[in-house]
Amino acid sequence: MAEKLQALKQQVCCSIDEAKDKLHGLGDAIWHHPELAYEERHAHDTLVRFFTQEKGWTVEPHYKLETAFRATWGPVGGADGESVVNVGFLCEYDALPSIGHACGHNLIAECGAAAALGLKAALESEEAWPVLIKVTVLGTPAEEDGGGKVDLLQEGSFQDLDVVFMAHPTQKNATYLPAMAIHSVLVKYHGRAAHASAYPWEGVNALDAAVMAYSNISVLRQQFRPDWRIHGVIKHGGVKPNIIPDYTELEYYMRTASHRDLPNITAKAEACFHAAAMATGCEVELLFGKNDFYEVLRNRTLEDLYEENGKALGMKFAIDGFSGSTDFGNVSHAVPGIHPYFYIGSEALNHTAEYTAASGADKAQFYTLRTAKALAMTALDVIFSPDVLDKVKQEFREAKLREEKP
Ligand SMILES: NCCCC[C@H](NC(=O)CCCN)C(=O)O
Repeated sequence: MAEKLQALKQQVCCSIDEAKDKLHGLGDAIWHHPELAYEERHAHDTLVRFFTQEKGWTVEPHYKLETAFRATWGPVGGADGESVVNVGFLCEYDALPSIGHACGHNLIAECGAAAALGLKAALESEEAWPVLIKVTVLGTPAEEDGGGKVDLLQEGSFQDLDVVFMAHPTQKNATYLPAMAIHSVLVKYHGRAAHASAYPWEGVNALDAAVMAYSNISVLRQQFRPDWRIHGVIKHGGVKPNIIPDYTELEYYMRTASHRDLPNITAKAEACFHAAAMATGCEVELLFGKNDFYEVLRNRTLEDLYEENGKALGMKFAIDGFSGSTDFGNVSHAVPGIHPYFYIGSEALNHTAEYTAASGADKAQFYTLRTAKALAMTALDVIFSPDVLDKVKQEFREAKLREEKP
């Protein structure tokens, strides 16, 4: 049995290596055409074309969202009437404003597609499987803003998946990094314009409100728990020194280790925004982000299998580190899954121009496809032995129960 599984894993690796040029082409096409959240039309079309040209996939463009897609293969193996084991791989492909693919989501898309292709090839190489198997690729837009996965969860798109995989580029390989829960808010101050020299007393200064809000939050931060974060930018601060700004806009992200603390941090931040409005006489409007993201619910069974597979491919794993947030967090509360991180051959930091260059560099290819191999090999572990899937599901149920306790 063990030898057979090993041979299948070998097949995963060979198939991904054989497809490496077209996979590189896929990631490259997305990198060269960075698009913002919910606007990833080129990336969507590129991925839809890719899976349409591959044999055997049923492709649904614009799946529930304009720039989402679903590609499915199977079910194969097993006997009719048996329940299906549906393995999901996720592709992200949105970029950041001004700096392009500075978070390497082009590589996430490539990695998800490569893992799906590798797994399918291994499954095709074998006729008899103990269960019916299906492979699903979901193209999930808008991770950097909005949360396409949360939209798709609400649409029921994850309901039939048994296990779900994706991987995110960063400075090291890690089976897990503590992604934080996040809530975002757009703060708008409305004041009154006036000539800043001739009759400033007629004005109500919306920039003063923005600056006070920024300072209030900075003072508040000192009292935060070590695992809370709050950070913001002034997106609109006025237009000319001699016009008292009648409108300003800030955007803030509030993060906590658990989504249960988001209302707490939010209430404190809101008090800061309202205080600035009261002090300056401005009106304040608070517009909350479309979806809160949850922290990632771990599945150590899957993490351990992934690490074992990664090590067999030569990966070295870090055991700690930091991360931002991800809408995969919400997915992990609905379906067992993993969201490991991978090194791409560069020490550059995410969300910088240097990282954009690193995620488009040829050097990133080896690491991206190695990660895809490890994901597909882990999927094989789950498919190959019903006991493993039972263990994954049992751990998920227990984690949910612990998490739901008051
Ligand atoms: N609504 C804001 C979402 C921000 C998400 C963003 N994600 C990343 O940087 C990807 C890192 C993966 N953990 C963030 O700022 O955390």
